[in-house]
Amino acid sequence: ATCGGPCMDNVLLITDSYKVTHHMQYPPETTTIFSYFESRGGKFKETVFFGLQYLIKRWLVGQVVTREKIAEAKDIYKKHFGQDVFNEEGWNYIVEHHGGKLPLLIKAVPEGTVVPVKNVLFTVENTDPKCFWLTNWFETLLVQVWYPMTVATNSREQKKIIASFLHETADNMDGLPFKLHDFGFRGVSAVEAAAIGGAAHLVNFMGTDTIASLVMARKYYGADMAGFSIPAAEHSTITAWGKNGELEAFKNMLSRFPKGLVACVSDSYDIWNACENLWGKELKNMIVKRGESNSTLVVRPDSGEPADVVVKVLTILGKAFGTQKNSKGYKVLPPYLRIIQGDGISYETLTGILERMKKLEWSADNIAFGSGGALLQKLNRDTQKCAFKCSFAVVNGEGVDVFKQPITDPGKKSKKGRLTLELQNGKFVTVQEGQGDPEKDLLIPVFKDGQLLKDYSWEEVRGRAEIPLVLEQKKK
Ligand SMILES: O=C1OCCC/C1=C\Nc1ccccc1
Repeated sequence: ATCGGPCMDNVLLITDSYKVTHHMQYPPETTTIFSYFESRGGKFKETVFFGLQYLIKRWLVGQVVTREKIAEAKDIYKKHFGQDVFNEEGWNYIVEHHGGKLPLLIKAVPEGTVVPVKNVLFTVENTDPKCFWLTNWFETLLVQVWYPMTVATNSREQKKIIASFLHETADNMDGLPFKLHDFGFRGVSAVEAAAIGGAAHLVNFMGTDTIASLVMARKYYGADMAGFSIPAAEHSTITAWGKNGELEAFKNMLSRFPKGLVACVSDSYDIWNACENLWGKELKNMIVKRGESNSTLVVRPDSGEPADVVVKVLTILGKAFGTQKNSKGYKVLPPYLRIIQGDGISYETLTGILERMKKLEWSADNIAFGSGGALLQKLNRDTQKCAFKCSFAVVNGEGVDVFKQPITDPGKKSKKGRLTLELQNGKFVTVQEGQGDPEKDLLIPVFKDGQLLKDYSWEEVRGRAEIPLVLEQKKK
């Protein structure tokens, strides 16, 4: 396994138990199962499609079916079900007739594309009529794309918020890529989740402490270095100097990291004292001097009600170091001094903090944010209602449009027939029932019969996900 976790490199085991029995349940003479993935709606009205390329490269590409894997699966399922339900013959067929490569075709909207909800995002179909049962085997794995997609979407919505406040209160938006830093490595459920979710955040930003995301972006999206960080303190490196050693600890930070940015958590005991007397008096000259080498101290509060603490810290530091008014008329600390708020940050809390700063005439330029659990973990498949459904089948040589339409939940109604995603008057439209024009289909074949057909680069993925406000500024 490449990203940690139990070494389960057998796709014959990467599915739900009930699916092992589904080859016995389709109509006899079924030769095609065509299924699609969509966000049915949810928290945000548009989603960033991201992460399928990782799943394809990690699990589907190449000769992924072998006799050994069949034997392993056969043994497990015999014990798991206490009976013979495993499709040994069907998997042997794939080894014998396809050299262990999966006879599937996956078409998807390009990675990074932002699509309004309720549109088809990718489709899966079998390319060998004997393997109709294979399409939905992979629902389990492929629906996991909900995670990188939802992290990227939530992260991008926060980018919109921060960009709008920079637009209103800062000279420019140059600092935007580093305004939301990933603090989430410890707050996710596994190293692989950190890699996937951390990469999803880096589709929108460039600041991260989630090192696993760098490896993922490099290995699966060709990103040489997808994210950056800076020397920063944690409470232990301050408090180990003792209750009366905070000044020494701070001085050590400034002298050990004399150039560039250095961040220092300052709430170990009394952040008001730290800002007013330690940073603002005792170490003031050292901090000002760093400015001569274009170096910046980043003061980090880490407790208290975020908006209150941020404004009070800015006010104390402003008094000690002075402020300038920028072109928008908002106050900015000297360039050698900034703050970062990494506690209590989420899509829900960002606006309140930035609104309070704006009301008190502080530019958004003064602050960066860190977010952990809210960024990488406080979401689930229902956040964007991600689902995978069969919409078309061929049975006895007859094509049939397949759908569900529960009287108990109209919202769960699924789309019918072969689907295409097309642009009509500049808007995404999902054309159903095979009425689409293949020439206009925005769904691109990305995987077929064991081969990856599209390898999207990191920069093009980030480019597609860019927010309108930034694109507008670039045009000026
Ligand atoms: O507090 C934290 O929780 C856990 C993740 C890292 C972290 C802080 N890192 C940091 C990086 C750059 C500037 C400032 C802080």
